[in-house]
Amino acid sequence: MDTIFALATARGKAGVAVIRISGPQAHMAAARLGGGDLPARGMVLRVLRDERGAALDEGLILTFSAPASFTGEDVAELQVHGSIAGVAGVLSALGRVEGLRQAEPGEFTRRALENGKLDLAQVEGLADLIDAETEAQRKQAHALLEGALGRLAETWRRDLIRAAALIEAVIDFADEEVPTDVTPEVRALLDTVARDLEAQTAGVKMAERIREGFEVAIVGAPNVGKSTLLNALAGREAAITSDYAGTTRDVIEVRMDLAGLPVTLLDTAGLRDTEDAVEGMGIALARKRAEAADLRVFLAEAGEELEVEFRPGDIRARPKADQQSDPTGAVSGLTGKGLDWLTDEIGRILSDRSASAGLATRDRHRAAMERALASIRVARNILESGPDMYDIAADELRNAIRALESLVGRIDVENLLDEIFASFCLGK
Ligand SMILES: Nc1nc2c(c(=O)[nH]1)N(C=O)[C@@H](CNc1ccc(C(=O)N[C@@H](CCC(=O)O)C(=O)O)cc1)CN2
Ligand SMILES: Nc1nc2c(ncn2[C@@H]2O[C@H](COP(=O)(O)OP(=O)(O)OP(=O)(O)O)[C@@H](O)[C@H]2O)c(=O)[nH]1
Ligand SMILES: [Mg+2]
Repeated sequence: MDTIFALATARGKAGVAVIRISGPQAHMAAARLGGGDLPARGMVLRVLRDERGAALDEGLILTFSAPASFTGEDVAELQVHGSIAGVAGVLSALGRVEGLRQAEPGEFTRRALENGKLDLAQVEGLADLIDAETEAQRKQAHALLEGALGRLAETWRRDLIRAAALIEAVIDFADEEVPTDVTPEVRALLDTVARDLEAQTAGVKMAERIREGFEVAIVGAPNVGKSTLLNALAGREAAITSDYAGTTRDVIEVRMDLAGLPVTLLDTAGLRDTEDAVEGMGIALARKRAEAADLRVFLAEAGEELEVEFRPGDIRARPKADQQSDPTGAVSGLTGKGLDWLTDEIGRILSDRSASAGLATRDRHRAAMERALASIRVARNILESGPDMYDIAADELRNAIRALESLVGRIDVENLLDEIFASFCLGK
């Protein structure tokens, strides 16, 4: 097994930088730079030197011994000053130690997976945690990293193994008097697992929204103040505004943290009939993006009709609150009036919806759970038609068990790994 190393912290100037080394030669390499023996597990402060004895930096050396480390291998960490030249010097000295090579992106985590330190769902949770920008994303990623989905899959798997064993016992006793009727217990086991799987499958869509972000589109007639509102919510001049009706043509996207939820706010072209071909293209795009968004904010008067459908859960805010004789339900990007109400309202609606998010967060999870569910349903039907086809029911349950094993990466995932780890940072 190669010994790998990489900078684990972000590149560039920083207070401290962490260089991670993992593999059989990790302690030897760290001891080589750190000038002498290291504890099997612990931390020491050392001057780090290159092979000619020239000082590179002073740093802390952490050692972990296999299997009690993040990767499950021997690990050493060099915690050095976060200097661009200092880090480059240490990395190049490590590169000259025989048996060491630079790690590929995600390679430390891949080793943790291979050594059984993390299951595949936890690896996905770790990737999500590193990508998390908002509180909701952090919580969701943490639940996955902490192993919640794997534990759930394990309880389903145990129940299905028991159900399959009960059915197989009936098959084995086919010619004899069957001691007890197992169908009530099998039925109960399958129904419980199926119910859980249905709930988790239904929650994937919302969990995906949390992971990827919600789209909220601002729509309305030209000149009502959509772009001004977007800028006010974003806290910067993301879009051009002017008193010329038809200023915005492209869709302007601003990513923000709204009440802990990841939201991409879309500013769109004002909706009206127009002779102007370019404005018309902008309006067509506005309608398309608004229809596809998770939520629409109609900057429009009560009862005002627009060429985009107002759906249940959408928000209506009346424009230019400062110019309204009755400012009820009105907002103003110019004066800031009503902005707290609007952001609270968006946050409330999206939080309500995200409450249905489950532990499963990806299409891959949904596909595996749906495969398991389909097999369980077939087995469940066979159960009602008598023992003649119990061997098929048992086969279906084994398929369901395999689908759950692929969920956590016990089987069938070799071809997925390259894709999953390609999105990892170097040093993770
Ligand atoms: N400096 C440093 N900080 C870090 C990490 C790291 O690798 N290095 N982590 C990396 O992502 C995270 C912490 N995750 C870790 C997970 C497991 C082990 C570990 O050594 N596990 C052993 C021993 C457990 C124990 O002593 O209780 C084990 O699981 O057997 C270390 C870090 C975040 N902070
Ligand atoms: N009094 C007042 N004027 C506003 C308010 N919001 C925007 N305006 C002004 O109204 C004009 C149009 O604002 P925009 O934000 O460009 O309007 P828009 O809805 O994006 O317009 P289009 O991009 O053309 O569809 C500008 O002159 C703004 O300064 C407001 O709340 N009160
Ligand atoms: Mg505009």
